Amino acid sequence: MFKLFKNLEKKDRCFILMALVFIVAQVWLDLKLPDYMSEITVLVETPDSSMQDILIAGGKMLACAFGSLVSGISVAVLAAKSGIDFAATIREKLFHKVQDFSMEEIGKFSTASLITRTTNDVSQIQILIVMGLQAIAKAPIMAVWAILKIYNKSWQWTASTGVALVILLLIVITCIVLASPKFKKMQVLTDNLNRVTRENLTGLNVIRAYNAEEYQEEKFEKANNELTSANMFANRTMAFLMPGIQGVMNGLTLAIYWIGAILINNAAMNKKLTLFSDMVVFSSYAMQVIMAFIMLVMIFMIWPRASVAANRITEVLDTDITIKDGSLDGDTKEKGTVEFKNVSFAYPDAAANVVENISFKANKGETIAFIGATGCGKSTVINLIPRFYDVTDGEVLVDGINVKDYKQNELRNKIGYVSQKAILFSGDVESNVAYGDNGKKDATPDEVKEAVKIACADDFVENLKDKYHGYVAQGGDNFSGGQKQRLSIARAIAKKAEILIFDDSFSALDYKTDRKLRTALKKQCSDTTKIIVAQRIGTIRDADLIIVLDGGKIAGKGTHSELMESCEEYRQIAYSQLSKEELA
Ligand SMILES: Nc1ncnc2c1ncn2[C@@H]1O[C@H](COP(=O)(O)OP(=O)(O)OP(=O)(O)O)[C@@H](O)[C@H]1O
Repeated sequence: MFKLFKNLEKKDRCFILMALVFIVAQVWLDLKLPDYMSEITVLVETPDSSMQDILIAGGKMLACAFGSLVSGISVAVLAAKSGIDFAATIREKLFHKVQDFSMEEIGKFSTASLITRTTNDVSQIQILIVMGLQAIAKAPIMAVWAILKIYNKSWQWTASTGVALVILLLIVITCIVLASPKFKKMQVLTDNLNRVTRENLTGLNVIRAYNAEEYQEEKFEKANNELTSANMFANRTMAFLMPGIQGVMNGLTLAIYWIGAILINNAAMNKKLTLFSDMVVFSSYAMQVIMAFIMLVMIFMIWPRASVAANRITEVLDTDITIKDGSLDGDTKEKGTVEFKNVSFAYPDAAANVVENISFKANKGETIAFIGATGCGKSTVINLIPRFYDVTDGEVLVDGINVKDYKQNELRNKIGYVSQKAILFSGDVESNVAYGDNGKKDATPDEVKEAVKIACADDFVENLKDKYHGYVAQGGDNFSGGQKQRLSIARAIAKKAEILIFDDSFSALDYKTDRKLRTALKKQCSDTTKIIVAQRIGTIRDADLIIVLDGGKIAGKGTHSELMESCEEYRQIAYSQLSKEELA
C-alpha cells in the first residue's frame, strides 16, 4: 500500500498536507467545545453570573462549531481532490505499463484481471483516500488529545472509558478477523465475474447459435453467487460493528452518569457543582474518544480491500517487461531483409519448443511464404519478426541487425503487420487505414485511397454513405470478415513499410479477390519484402521462396516447382487443394 503511495504527485502531496492542517484545526476546535460547555454549566449554576457572560461563552462555542464545519468541508474537498487525482495518475501508469507488456505478461495476468486492476482496484484506493484520509489522521489525534484532557478527572470515569475501549477493540478485532479474508477474496472473484461477462458478450452469437444461454447463465450465476456470498459475509459481519459501537457508547454514557450520580451524592455541598460540570465535560470527551474509534472502524472496513487492490496494482506496475528496448534506431544500410538463423522458440511455461532450427533469408522485394498443417507454428515464426516474443535460441535479423538491438518502435516502423484475426478500431475507414505512426509522416487521404485500392477494398468503401469517412464500429463489427481483412491489409500497405507480414490474411477472400490483391501487391509494392502465411497453395505458388513447416520444423524449402519435385509434405498439400491439371 505505502509503495503505491510513492506514486503520489507533488500537487496531491500538498493537498494531503493541507488537509492534515485542517484536520488538526478541526480536532482542536471540536475539543474546545466541551470547555465552553463546562463554562456555561458553571455560569448557569452560579447565582451572580450575568447573561452577557453566558452569551460570550455561547458565542465562542458557536465560533468553534462553525470553524470545525469549515475545516471539515475543506478536508473533505482536499481529500476528494487528491483521491480522484491519484486514481487518475495510477490508471494512466497502469495503462502505459500494460501498453509495454509483451504477450507473455498479458497472458500471465489475463485481460479480465488487467481490466479489473485498472478500474475496480483503483476505485478501492480512491475510496480509501477520500474517506480514509480524514479518519486515519483525525482518529489518533482526536483520541490522544481527548484522553489527555480527561485522564486526571476521576479514576472511576477513566476506568469506565478504558473498559468501554477494551470492549470496542474486541468487537472490532473479531469483525475484522472474520471479514478480512473475504474482502481479499472479493477482488479475485471480481476478476472472475469480469472474465465470464466478457466471454459472454464477445461470444454472444455462438452462445445463441448453440442455445447455450442456460450454460452461460449457470457459469455467470456461479461467479456472481461466489462474489455475492463473499460480499454478503463480509458486510454481514461488518453490520454488527455499528450497533455494537452504538451499544458501547450508550453504555459508557450511562456508566459516566451513574458513577457521576454516586460521586455527586457523596461529595460535599461546595464540590457538587464542579463535579456535575466535570461529568458533562467528561462524557463529551469520552464520546469524542469513541467517535475516534468509529472512524478507525471505518478505515478497518475499507483497508483490507484497498490493501489487496494496492498489492494487485503494484504487482502490475512492478512487473519486469521481458521484451526490453535495444538502442539502435532504424537507419540501417541494408533495407528490407529478414533473416532467421537457427531459430527455436518455446512459449513461456511450455515444456518443449514450438518451432525448431528455422533458418531462411528474405531479400528486399522478395515474397517468402510459409505453409503447413494447422498448428505447425507458422504464426509463431512470423510473430518473432516484430518481437511479439523473443526467440529462445538463434537470431532474427531485420536489415542485417538482430531485432533485439533495435528500439522497438524503430523496428516496428519497418514492418507492416496484418494479424490472422483482422482487427479494426472504432472510428472511420480513413482513421483505420492511416492508423499508427510509421516514424515518417501520417498517410495523406490520397495515400489512404491508394492503399485501399491496392487492398481491393475500394469497391465497398466507395459504396459507403460517407466513403472514406464511413463509420467503423468497435472491432469492425459492421463489416464482413473479408472486408475487415482487406481494410487491415490496406492499413499495412498505407504504412509504406519495408517489410509486409501477412498472417493468413487472405483466408476470408474469395479466389478472385485473392488473385487481384496479390497482383496489385506485386505491382505496387515491388520493393517491399512480403512474408506470407497461407493455407492455400494458390496464394503462395508465385512466391520466391516457400517454406513448408511440419511440427515446427522445416520440411522443405524452395519454389513451387522445386517443392513439387522434392517435398512430399508440400505435394500432399498441393494435391489436396488442386487437381493435377491445375498444378501442371
Ligand atoms: N500464446 C500461446 N501460448 C502457448 N502456446 C501457444 C500460443 N500460441 C500458439 N501456441 C501453440 O503453438 C503451436 C503453433 O501455433 P501457431 O499459431 O504458430 O500455429 P499455426 O501454424 O499458425 O496454426 P494455424 O494455421 O492454425 O493458424 C500450437 O500448438 C499452439 O497450441
